[in-house]
Amino acid sequence: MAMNKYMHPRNIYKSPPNFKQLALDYPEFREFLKQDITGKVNIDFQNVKSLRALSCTLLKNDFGLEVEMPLNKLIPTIPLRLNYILWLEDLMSLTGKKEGVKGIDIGTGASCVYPLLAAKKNKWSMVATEVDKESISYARKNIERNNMQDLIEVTEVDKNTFLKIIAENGDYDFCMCNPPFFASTQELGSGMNTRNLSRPRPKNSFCASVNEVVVKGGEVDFISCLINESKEVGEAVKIYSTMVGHKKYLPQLKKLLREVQVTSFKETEFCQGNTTRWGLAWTFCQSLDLKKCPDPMKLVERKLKSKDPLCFKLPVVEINDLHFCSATDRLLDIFSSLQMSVEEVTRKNNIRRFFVSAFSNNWSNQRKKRREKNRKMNDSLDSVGEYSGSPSSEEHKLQSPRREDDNNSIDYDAKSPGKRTNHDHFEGAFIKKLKIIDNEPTIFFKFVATIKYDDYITLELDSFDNTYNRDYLHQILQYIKNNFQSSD
Ligand SMILES: C[S@@+](CC[C@H](N)C(=O)[O-])C[C@H]1O[C@@H](n2cnc3c(N)ncnc32)[C@H](O)[C@@H]1O
Repeated sequence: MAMNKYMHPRNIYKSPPNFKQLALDYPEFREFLKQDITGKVNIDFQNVKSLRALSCTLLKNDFGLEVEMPLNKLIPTIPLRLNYILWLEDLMSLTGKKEGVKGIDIGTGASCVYPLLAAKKNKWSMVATEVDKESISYARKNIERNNMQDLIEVTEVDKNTFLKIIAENGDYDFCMCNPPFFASTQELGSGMNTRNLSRPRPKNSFCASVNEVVVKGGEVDFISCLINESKEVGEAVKIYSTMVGHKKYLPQLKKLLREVQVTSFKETEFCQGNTTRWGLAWTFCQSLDLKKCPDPMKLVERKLKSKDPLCFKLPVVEINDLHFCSATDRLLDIFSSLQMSVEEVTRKNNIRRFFVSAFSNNWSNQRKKRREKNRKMNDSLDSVGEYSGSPSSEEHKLQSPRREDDNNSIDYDAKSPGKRTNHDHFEGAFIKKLKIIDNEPTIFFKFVATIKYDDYITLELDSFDNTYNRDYLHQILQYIKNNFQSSD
């Protein structure tokens, strides 16, 4: 989940779900897990059934919700859906209303995921609209399955209606919408089957029916109609909101908001995995200033500042494509020599990003480790010598570590004795013990390595999520600095 650090600060999925534990607790989920050669347990993101199993299991485990999702309809990604609900919570805090909150979900889908989350998490009562009969039937069953008929009601609407018919008879605190994003199947296809081969393949399988994601005029027309209707509905809904799938449409949507004279509006970003969506909210209430809503992204960015990535300008002869490629290869060799596993997550002309997993601390104290190994080797040779005579000095020389290696090794004893902690040793030893018991590698430390090429060729090392260990990042970077120019 590349962008997890940019998730809403209250999103429980900032730390990736523990698939192993979920497999133990939910046998129906277990069958969708697979283990790679490093022992890492994951699900097949290309398989729709696996994605459905993951979404259903997270809803059950984290929210106590039982949800049935047909395979021919959209399978909601729960961390992304939760980001939207959390943002609505932030927006609602501006109204000061804590109880009896009423919302509308436009286009609820078969899962009815937003109303179920909103009702379960916050006891908000929700009216869910939908045009698709099959989805309506599933949505109603999902509400019954969770005994939420008191809080959620599904209403069938005409496809040319957005919220007028619902909202003009009531008084609502908010409305939300995840609109169909695409104007045509071709547009949908171009997003899925990119012709740019340098882009990584989408990690997730695509699972939705065309009607759910394609609409005449695409999301921009859909949201424009919603904005125009909201003008007519006015203050009957306090805060209007929608998700926006493509950033390029934000300027024209914001222009329309100004034209219909909203009193204030606010935008945000929803990040999950490699996916970013945008949120747009507006109001006609004079008493509300949506600009005052705390921006989750700003909060996250502020927190991250003290933890900016570590940067290193790579010593290359020239700044060009060829040296960018060979620098990347050299870096991958170094990771491989440290027995780290590498997963490429971004590949563009001038940027490549990798998730790197280390299974033990192989990067620090190289010199000390070699000295110890050497001492052990000498001890054993000495003892062999008691029976068969000492090895010749020539043999000794051959078995001694090569001196030039030392130039490439990092010596924390000499350079920064205070940096290495007992904790490091203990953690390493503990992991090793676990590895023996489980007989499978356990990730000791995971980080993100980004190699960029603009005026310079630069390496950035960053923590993966909140398992932040700045010391390890510094040590790994130092190891890379020491070894980058060596081709051993
Ligand atoms: C992208 S899906 C979102 C489904 C669900 N809310 C989710 O986030 O997983 C859009 C949904 O809007 C529905 N829809 C399309 N036009 C609509 C309209 N005018 N009113 C209500 N729902 C509509 C589609 O049938 C589809 O289920």
